[in-house]
Amino acid sequence: MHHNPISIENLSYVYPDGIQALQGIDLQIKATAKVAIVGANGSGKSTLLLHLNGILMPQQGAIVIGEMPVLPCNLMAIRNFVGVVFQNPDDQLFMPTVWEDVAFGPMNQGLRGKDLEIRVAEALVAVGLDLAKYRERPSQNLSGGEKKRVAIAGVLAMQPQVLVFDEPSAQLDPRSRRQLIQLLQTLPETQLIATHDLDLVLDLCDRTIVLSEGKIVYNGETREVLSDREFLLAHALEMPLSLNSKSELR
Ligand SMILES: Nc1ncnc2c1ncn2[C@@H]1O[C@H](COP(=O)(O)OP(=O)(O)OP(=O)(O)O)[C@@H](O)[C@H]1O
Repeated sequence: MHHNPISIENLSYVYPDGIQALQGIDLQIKATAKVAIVGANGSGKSTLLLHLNGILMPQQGAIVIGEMPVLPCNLMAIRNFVGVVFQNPDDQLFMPTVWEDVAFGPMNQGLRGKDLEIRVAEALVAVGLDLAKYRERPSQNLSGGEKKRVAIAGVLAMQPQVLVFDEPSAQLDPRSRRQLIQLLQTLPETQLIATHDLDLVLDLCDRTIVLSEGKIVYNGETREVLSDREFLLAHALEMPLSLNSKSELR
């Protein structure tokens, strides 16, 4: 039987202070899909992402990653399967050099020597960073866009099947943002992208999930939902600029 890389059934989550952050989430993500998760502040995007590699455990409902239920006994395997790129690269980069930052994950997987060298080199190539130029540089001194690339390389180096991004374009200047979109377009892995950048969604994701007050209120074609001004407004979202200007030109 074929398994979707991510399968969520009737997931609900209440924070200890009583806030219901997710309610009755049903979601299937197909292999190689690039799927956006959008929604206003507080709609539950981060809470959903935190469930995908077991930082939060399902209180109610079930999540299956690959063929593995999200349970404490599967956490190691699940974290090798789903790589999360956090919003702030400084949360992810903490080694003295770029090379060591990218090597950290695969070393934890047990890789050493030539295999490790190759893995790190391939990951840096995949994100468009020159190995010789960057390997000895301290990650802390890089630009925001470069840091983001190194953080993505560190995740790619673990060869996950699924990449999860929390606000990938936040804090990037327009050029770095454009380069990031091009980079994500070239990466073949299944991608789940939580973002407020609806123009990025339009450029990158065929499918969009809209969260509102912890529930999925839309799960379908990106273009369809992002051109529905009324629906977006009803869920505290705004039409992406590129669609907006086109509709006004008409
Ligand atoms: N650690 C926490 N403890 C208690 N409540 C929380 C916690 N984290 C989030 N919440 C609440 O859960 C709800 C969902 O928050 P979440 O961070 O998942 O939303 P989000 O869609 O990621 O928002 P944003 O776009 O602002 O990042 C909100 O009402 C939020 O206040």
